[in-house]
Amino acid sequence: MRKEQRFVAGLYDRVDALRGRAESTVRHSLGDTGTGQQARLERDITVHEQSHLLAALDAVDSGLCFGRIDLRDGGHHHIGRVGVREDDADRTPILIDWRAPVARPFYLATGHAPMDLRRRRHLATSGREVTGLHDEILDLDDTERTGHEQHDADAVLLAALDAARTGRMHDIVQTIQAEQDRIIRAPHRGVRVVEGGPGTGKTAVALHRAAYLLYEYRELLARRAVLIVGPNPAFLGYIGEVLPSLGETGVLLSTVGELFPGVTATGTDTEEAAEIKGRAGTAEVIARAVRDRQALPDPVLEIDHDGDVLVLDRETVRAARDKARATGLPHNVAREHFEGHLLNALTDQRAGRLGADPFGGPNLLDPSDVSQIRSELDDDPAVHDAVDALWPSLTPQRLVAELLADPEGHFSGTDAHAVRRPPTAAWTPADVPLLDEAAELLGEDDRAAQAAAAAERRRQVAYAQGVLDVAYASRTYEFEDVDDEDSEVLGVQDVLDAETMAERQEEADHRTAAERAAADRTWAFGHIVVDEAQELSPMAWRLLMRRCPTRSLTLVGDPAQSSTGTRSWREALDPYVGDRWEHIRLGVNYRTPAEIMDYAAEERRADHPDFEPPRSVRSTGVPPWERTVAEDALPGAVAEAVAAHTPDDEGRLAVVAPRDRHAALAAVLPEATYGEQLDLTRRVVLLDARQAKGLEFDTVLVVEPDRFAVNDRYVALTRATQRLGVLRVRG
Ligand SMILES: Nc1ncnc2c1ncn2[C@@H]1O[C@H](COP(=O)(O)OP(=O)(O)OP(=O)(O)O)[C@@H](O)[C@H]1O
Repeated sequence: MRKEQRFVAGLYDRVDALRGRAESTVRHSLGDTGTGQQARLERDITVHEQSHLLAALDAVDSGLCFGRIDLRDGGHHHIGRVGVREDDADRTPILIDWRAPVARPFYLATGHAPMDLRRRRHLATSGREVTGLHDEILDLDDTERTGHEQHDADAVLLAALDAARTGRMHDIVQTIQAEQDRIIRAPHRGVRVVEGGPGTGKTAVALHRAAYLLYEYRELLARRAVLIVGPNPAFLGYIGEVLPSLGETGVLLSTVGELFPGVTATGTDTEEAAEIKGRAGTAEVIARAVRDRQALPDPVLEIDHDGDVLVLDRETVRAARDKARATGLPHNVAREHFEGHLLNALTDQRAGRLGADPFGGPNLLDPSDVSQIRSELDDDPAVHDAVDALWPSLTPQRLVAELLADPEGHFSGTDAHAVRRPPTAAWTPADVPLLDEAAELLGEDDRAAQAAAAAERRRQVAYAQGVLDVAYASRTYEFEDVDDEDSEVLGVQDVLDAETMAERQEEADHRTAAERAAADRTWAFGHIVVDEAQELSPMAWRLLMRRCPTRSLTLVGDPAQSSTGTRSWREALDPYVGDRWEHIRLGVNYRTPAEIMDYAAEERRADHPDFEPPRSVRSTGVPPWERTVAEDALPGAVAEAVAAHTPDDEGRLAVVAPRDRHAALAAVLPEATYGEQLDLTRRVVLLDARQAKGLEFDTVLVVEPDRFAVNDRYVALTRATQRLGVLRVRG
């Protein structure tokens, strides 16, 4: 133990030195008063990079080193959350990153397949102090003993599973199991579906896989970023600390409802409306709504132009519309073509009248007259009003808001009734895939944005030229005693021209790829991980697939926990990858003790007689309890049960109850958090079965489980790590 303590102390000394160096670089850079453009740029980049390094060092500080492997050849490696190297010429590794190939035997070696290991050691630490060692002998011929050998190989795992919950998910880097390791380290290309029952570590695997991919494909993924999609913001808060604790920040955590920049989905849909909006057929509804906006006059549209009345009839407009549609361009971009064809038609009409030969000969106007007529028409607001009426510029927000405010004719009768809502209603998460679909079909008429970008670039080049001029002037000043002409000292203007300098300024976007991705609807992610993937609607799949053109995806989920009716993976994925995806199953439940899992499985068998649950890795000897009370005694009974089990200092308790019970229960549970903004770090949480998805608590009290749909009930009954109580209402 003393030896390990010495090692760990030395390791933290090294990390402190790295931290000290980064801090002093930041301090030095911030104090740097250089005012040149280039100096400012370099200073910003340095501060940004070093601040990131400092944040990463702080985040991995706790439990930095957690393992060691001793090799048959006498060598050994310490394994940690990140890699740390000596400050020598060879940059000798002193701590091996858990993701490095060298660390892999730590997770995979067994007595049968020792992978050249003699021993595997787990280190328990508290802050910087080593508090325990746990050794496993892997080479049975090895007779050397350390005194820390333990017979129960799973002791470290079981201790982690038994620990009190905190309301925040922790990483599992010390105890990743072999079946999990294989998924975590699978190559990044392709689509992998990881399916497993409750508590089989799907979320844990998904997060560690993201960390692994960022390590293994650092260059690609630092540029393109990784997206992790979860079912709701509370869940994202629950998992949000795992990747930072592994030193990774290049990840965007988001719900589907947050993936349309500029739209905050604060509204809620009825279940029926959300289901209708999510159907694959809704994509066609949106496409038709766009086509409907490409109108024909009824029967004609008259335009007063310079004392003349020009007439657009249906045939003329139809011809312009057909040609614009034939470009295959999105609506707002094709509008320019439509406008061009209409202008041609109007020009022909006007030129025909102005240049008509009274004696029936050919038109008297020459090409320059015709072109003059065209440009006069182009300048006439009445012509533009006509184009607007027939082919309006549309934003996705306008199109979808108007569609939902007036859905008849787009959706069938009952569906239209279900989705109808006022045009000013708040956006809902189920609207976001519709907005995204609309944005794809409408495209952006980015001429204005491009003109603004060109103007900005001219401004930057002019500014950079100014900087160079100043630099040139100050050069003679700074190097006044040097013979200028023969000088070998290069000035900034010798190596940079204004154009290049402006470019560098443009590149000085200090946001991480994940931050830039969050602000860009069309961002193509390097990899997407979807948790609770069984919940995605066909429309949500369309949105996500657009964000991942390389189809590099890890999808984790459990159809038995789906709230939205079970569609098969095949059905969901077929439109995008056919059958080119890998299906991997996880079969061991690390969360729920056997007693609780048996109870939950039995409940489920009432609807699915052949149901087989995952195998629980531990049992507690504490069976679930049930109580049935009278309707008016329910709040009191819940309060009593909560009081009996509320943890004193550590651990969390959840009451999972139907929504319509929440107000009455919250009144008797003053310490509980409930509602849309759950604070999962509170000791008592009141929520419904859907909100509970993916979460876990030491004690769970399920109220009126029979009122939940079968899959939701299964979710509710499988959230506990220690104790489950069930309260029913008589009658
Ligand atoms: N190898 C492991 N070592 C330690 N803890 C583990 C390991 N694998 C899973 N766990 C723990 O088991 C619990 C359940 O894991 P997780 O939430 O990832 O399961 P899940 O399959 O996503 O469950 P659900 O489908 O119910 O959401 C978590 O507390 C997780 O940290």
